[in-house]
Amino acid sequence: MISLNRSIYLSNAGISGSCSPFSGRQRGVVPSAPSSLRVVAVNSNRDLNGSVVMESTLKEMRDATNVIDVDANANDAAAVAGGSHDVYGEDMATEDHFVTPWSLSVASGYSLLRDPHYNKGLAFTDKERDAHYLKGLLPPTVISQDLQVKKMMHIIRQYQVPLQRYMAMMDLQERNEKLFYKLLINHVEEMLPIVYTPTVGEACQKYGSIFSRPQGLYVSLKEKGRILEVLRNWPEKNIQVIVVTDGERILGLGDLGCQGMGIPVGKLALYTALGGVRPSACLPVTIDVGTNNEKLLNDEFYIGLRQRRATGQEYDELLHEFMTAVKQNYGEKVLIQFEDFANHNAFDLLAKYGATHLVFNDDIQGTASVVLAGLVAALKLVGGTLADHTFLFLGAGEAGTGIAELIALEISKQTNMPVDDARKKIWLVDSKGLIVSSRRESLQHFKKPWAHDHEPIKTLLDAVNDIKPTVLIGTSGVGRTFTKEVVEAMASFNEKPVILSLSNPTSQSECTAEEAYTWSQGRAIFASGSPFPPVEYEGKTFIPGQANNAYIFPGFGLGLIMSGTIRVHDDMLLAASEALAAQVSQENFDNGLIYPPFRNIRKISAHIAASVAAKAYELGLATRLPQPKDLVQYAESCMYSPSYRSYR
Ligand SMILES: O=C([O-])CC(=O)C(=O)O
Ligand SMILES: [Mg+2]
Repeated sequence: MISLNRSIYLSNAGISGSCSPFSGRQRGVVPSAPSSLRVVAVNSNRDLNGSVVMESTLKEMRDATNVIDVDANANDAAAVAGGSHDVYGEDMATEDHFVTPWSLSVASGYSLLRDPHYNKGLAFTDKERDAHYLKGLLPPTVISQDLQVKKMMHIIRQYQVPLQRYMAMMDLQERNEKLFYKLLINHVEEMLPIVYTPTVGEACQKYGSIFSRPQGLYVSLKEKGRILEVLRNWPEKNIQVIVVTDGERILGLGDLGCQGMGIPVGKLALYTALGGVRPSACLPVTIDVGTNNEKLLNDEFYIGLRQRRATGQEYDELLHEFMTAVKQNYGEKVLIQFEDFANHNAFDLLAKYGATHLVFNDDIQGTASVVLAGLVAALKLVGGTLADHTFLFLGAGEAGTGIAELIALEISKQTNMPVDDARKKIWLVDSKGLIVSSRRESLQHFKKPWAHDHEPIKTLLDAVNDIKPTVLIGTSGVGRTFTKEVVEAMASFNEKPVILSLSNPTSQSECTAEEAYTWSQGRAIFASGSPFPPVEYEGKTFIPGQANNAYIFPGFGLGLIMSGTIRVHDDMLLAASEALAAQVSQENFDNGLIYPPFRNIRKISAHIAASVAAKAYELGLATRLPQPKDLVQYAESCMYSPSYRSYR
């Protein structure tokens, strides 16, 4: 064994030098002065002796200036401590809450090449190859990260099938994390439809067959009573955002059970690429309580529990254990984003944990915020105030009622009108027709506020012709429901009908961009949840906008994290909407757009984060004090950079 002179070594692995029993990585710290070299390594595995060790280790780490991450083998740590390697590490973020000693780091030799967090592939310089035992492990050429991006884009573009591109991207994420993010950030408009909607939907449907290396954390009914232990198996300790699904309503594709994991993984990739939250602070979780999807239950490659969904008390207890364990393990400032739960659980979970945890439902609140932003921007094109408009929704689930409520709140705020009166400008149609007061008794609780006095109406077309909305919003999860007659009716009494087809993925969109523009003779202000290519109509090119919560949640989450906010408040959603709407330029408006292009998303996210944080400070919900003077600049300074660091 290599002796650990003047070293402290905290772990249950012992420092015997024999093969480490760890499956997780170990992290270490080396203070700058070589004369007082010390290594503090922490085993992230379950045999770590709980929070006491963590706390003392964290303190040791805070005292240190250089941080390393020692891969799997205790000998590496010893070698580094003995000074035989150069010590290198990522820059520590200056702000305390972004100091994540557990994830700052190095490994060496072969294990460095196999560690996606630190691998640079052919971009390792000759000096680095010398210093870190990489000689001979790579071919002689050294190339830049930019050339790597170019090469990877060349490879990806050769795949014609989107799912193959998705798999190539996931493979890259597992091989070289910084290159993955560099590529995603630099080519965001091209790659978003691959790592996100629509391709991620297909990936979830086929997850069992394409599954190679597991991503994210699976919490199944089998783990009931031991969820804290499961959380502690995750190699990263300083988690700031969790995206969790139970897979019951994946996009508009329905119950995909455990295979819904693609969604938390994809959403968190966007947290990093679009919002700058560091990857090591992100935890994707899928709660597996079974599935009612017969096809999956009979699929030999299905990866989840082969049973029908647990409901009622069994479900509630598992979720409660999870929520409690998360708070216990990561503290109260970890953001828990609920994603793609079915309506009947989504509203209840948000209500139940809204007062005790930092929770956010992307489908209810994120979608609401992005749509409100689009509507505020659309007013520049269609005129009037929000209160002057009439809104009709097809679909009265999470997205529909969430958006409707936020519009009502904004109208009420702008006009001082009671929210109840503002709600009267908004109408919802569900599978049984227009939601009206005579249906109140049989309505689910989240639909009741929308049961206005009116004769029953059965179809969307009749509702459109009767209500004469200026804005038509599709949140039904059912494709091609905005028929030619519906769009033509909208265009018959609106000079510029606002039509939003929000259901995802593309196959579930209420109408296509082409249909919206042609059936309205080029007059529609159109946006959709999943992307559509530009449309040529009568010699003019129309560029459809993408009203997807991806504009909001990355910046929204960053704003909460960077301000140490402990609860989400509706006013923060309104602040996020206003910030996004303010990013739409005159040039965008001139092109009929109500959203700014995704290529500027990091700047947009910084503005959203700043507005959300400012609101949190105003409401007394932010704990990071003092408040930074320039919140936009501060948000930008907090963002993860995908550029390689030099390993000294
Ligand atoms: O994932 C997306 O593209 C938007 C979303 O939250 C959903 O459709 O559930
Ligand atoms: Mg969703």
